[in-house]
Amino acid sequence: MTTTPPAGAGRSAPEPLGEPGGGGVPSVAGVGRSAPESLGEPRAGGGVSSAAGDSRSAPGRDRHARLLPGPVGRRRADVGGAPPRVAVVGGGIAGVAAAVGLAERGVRVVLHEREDQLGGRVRGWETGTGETMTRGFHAFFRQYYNLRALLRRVDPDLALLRPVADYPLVHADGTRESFAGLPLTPPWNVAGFVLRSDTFTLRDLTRMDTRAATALFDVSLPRTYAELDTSDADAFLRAIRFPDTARHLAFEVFSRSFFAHPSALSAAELATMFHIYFLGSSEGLLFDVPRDPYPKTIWGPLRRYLESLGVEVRTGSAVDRVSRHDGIHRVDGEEVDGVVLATDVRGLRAVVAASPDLGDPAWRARVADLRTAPPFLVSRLWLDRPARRDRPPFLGTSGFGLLDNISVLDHFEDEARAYRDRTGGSVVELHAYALAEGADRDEVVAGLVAEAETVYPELTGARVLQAEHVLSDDCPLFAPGSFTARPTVATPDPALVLAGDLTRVDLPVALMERAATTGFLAANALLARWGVRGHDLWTVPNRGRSALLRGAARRARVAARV
Ligand SMILES: Cc1cc2nc3c(=O)[nH]c(=O)nc-3n(C[C@H](O)[C@H](O)[C@H](O)COP(=O)(O)OP(=O)(O)OC[C@H]3O[C@@H](n4cnc5c(N)ncnc54)[C@H](O)[C@@H]3O)c2cc1C
Repeated sequence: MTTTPPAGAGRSAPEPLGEPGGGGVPSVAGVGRSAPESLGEPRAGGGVSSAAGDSRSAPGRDRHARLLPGPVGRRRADVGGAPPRVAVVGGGIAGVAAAVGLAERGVRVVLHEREDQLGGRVRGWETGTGETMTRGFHAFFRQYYNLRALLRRVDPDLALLRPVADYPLVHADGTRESFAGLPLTPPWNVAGFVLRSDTFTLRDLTRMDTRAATALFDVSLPRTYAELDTSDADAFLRAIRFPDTARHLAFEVFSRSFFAHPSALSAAELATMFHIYFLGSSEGLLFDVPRDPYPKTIWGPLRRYLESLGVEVRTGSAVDRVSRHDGIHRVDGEEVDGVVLATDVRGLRAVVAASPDLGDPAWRARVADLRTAPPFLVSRLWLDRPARRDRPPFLGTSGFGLLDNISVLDHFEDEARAYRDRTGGSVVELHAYALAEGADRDEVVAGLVAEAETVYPELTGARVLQAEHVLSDDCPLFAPGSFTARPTVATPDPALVLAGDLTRVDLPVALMERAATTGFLAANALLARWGVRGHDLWTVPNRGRSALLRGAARRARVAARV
């Protein structure tokens, strides 16, 4: 691929694109338990119950999905007196979920977002040529029950999402894996994978330390963190003699999706991820993607929804500090009854450091200790040449110096497809995670492009008509040993709650789903305080699915202690 000055690629009306061919209740501190009440949440097959809610049927295809009832209380906060006022700081998934959860119960909310757009790490913006740049490809898994419930507020049938037909992984040495066509339900999905896999054979299985490996089949939070958090993902996989080829392919792809090398990632986080996406859920490993850029499909509609609920959405509004005197909180000089801090790691550390009246010393130290993962680069390239039509929407890569994945946007996004139809080109996005501190952007881009050309040779020599890059380091690091100290939704101050994917929550949720779940949990915590009913949530089961394997894991734990 060769770069030429940006071309003004005007936008034409998008045409519809066919589906691509190609255990017990958790201890979530500060969150009240309750009797049943249901919100208009997700249901299998695109159904949705009313916002008032009369159904608690499973949110997806997994009958074992776990309901977490919201706190009980009166229906709304704004009957019989002035409603409480809440400042939500941060307008990513977590902050928007919190604002929605509060405003739907009549709370008066001001949502402060530092950037000009909502969405945080899933936001996007117009580039000046008619094309949209976003923070990068995101996979919307079917077990993201609470995120999907948020999206259903503006799109009850989730028509904004389209399924990807496959999600292949390829290693630089040529080995490949694919997740298409596997049974959906554990353990058959694992059996199907092993029987078909080139990188994980039945012989490999017999060589593994199956006793230690049973930990993967009996994930339950927070116990799994207590057992595995001190180990790193790489060491854990070596200890259980996980086959090298599979470790280098599948696990490296997954752990780098947390923006860290496996040696810098907690083994507990890896085991939890394995549970959420594979062993603990029967929603399958395939995912959906938005049909059009995030501002159009997600953030525009959600902003309008928030405003229809009376939320004051202030974008371009960074909050520097939160003051607290005589029990009264002020944000931006305005008195509020509750505060949700739903920022990223740096935002939270900065706000707390500048707000000496918040929390207590131990909590402030836990916030100060939060770390970000190494930098990553997202490069989106508008090319003058198409990618082969059989290229998957998303390909995970491993064993390359830089390249972690390639997506071909015109194979799933309407806006990119319109670009392709207009120009005969393609829109390709390359990601590189866990970069060295201070990595030079242009050097990384050049390296990424060269690697991408070896994977998709038809792009060699293509001219880059427009390029947009995001080099950032705003993802939380889930380092070994960091779980216990991670701040929770509840804080020492009952009027102050946290949300976001940086937050400790003793539930099997990760990344975007952790953001959405903690956002609703933060709203629930404040609603419970005011005696107002909260929102039901769902997660994948918080235990291994097979009684046999759970028993084996328990015996292995006992033996390890002896
Ligand atoms: C390249 C990339 C790919 C990813 N792919 C996936 C994927 O495939 N699947 C998946 O599940 N997850 C994925 N993720 C992770 C996902 O994006 C995050 O888990 C999720 O978006 C976090 O949401 P959040 O609301 O917790 O935080 P954020 O999105 O970071 O939102 C925090 C917001 O707070 C704002 N803020 C900070 N400080 C202040 C302040 N002082 N005042 C006001 N506002 C402030 C920020 O501007 C930001 O908008 C990916 C992330 C990246 C970067």
